[in-house]
Amino acid sequence: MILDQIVSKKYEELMNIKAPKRSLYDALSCDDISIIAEIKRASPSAGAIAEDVDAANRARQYEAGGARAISVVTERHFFKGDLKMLQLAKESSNLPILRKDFMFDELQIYESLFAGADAVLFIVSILKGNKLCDLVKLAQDLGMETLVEVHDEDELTEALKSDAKAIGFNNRDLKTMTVDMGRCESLIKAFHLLEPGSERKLVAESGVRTKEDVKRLQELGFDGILIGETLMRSSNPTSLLKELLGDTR
Ligand SMILES: O=P(O)(O)OC[C@@H](O)[C@@H](O)c1c[nH]c2ccccc12
Repeated sequence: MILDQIVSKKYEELMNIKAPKRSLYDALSCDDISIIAEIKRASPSAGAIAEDVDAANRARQYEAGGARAISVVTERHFFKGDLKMLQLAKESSNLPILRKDFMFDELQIYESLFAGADAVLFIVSILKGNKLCDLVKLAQDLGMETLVEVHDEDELTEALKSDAKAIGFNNRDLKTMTVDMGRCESLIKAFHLLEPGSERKLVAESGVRTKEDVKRLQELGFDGILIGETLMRSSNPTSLLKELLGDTR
């Protein structure tokens, strides 16, 4: 498609001017566990969390605390987010930026690229059939990386049909909104059976509160952990991140 060619050319131009590519995959390839720190104003499960958050400052605080990537929830309706937050986080930090939204259309991928996203999230439960594979491919052709989120083994099987370099296991049940850390445990076992010796990186998502949680997920073999609410409720996320990472480095 000609539009893809124009946009990826534009991307190359942009990348030549800007600093080297920020890679989520590299951020997840360290020897110890990496935290992807999330900026979000609100959520369906918690309601308002920090509606007046200064995304630029948060991004700097997360980087200072040792986060290796930043996730920005840009979804408007349930999470009160916008793309401006993503742009601010990108400008004020050196970390790779993951865009989190309900992504189901090609246009959203182009929009993410132009807003400065280094990676985009896809949620298997809202993407039917070949759509997931097509969107993952488009994002990767345009130079972005992808994280594909699953909640159960059926969704995991779907995710593995795509070329995504990272898979996220969400501990939150989207119907009841409750969090069960046991989900990550059983899904990581299933993953190793389905794809032994895989090169993909694995991320545990949602409900992480304590350094014991971090340690446990590291022991289970996760490359990264995505932490939102716990960090957003803190007035000093830099020291909280250092504390959460304390026993792992
Ligand atoms: O705030 P928590 O419990 O740390 O969770 C973070 C993250 O996993 C969660 O925000 C999330 C997971 N998948 C999503 C998809 C869209 C928006 C948000 C999300």
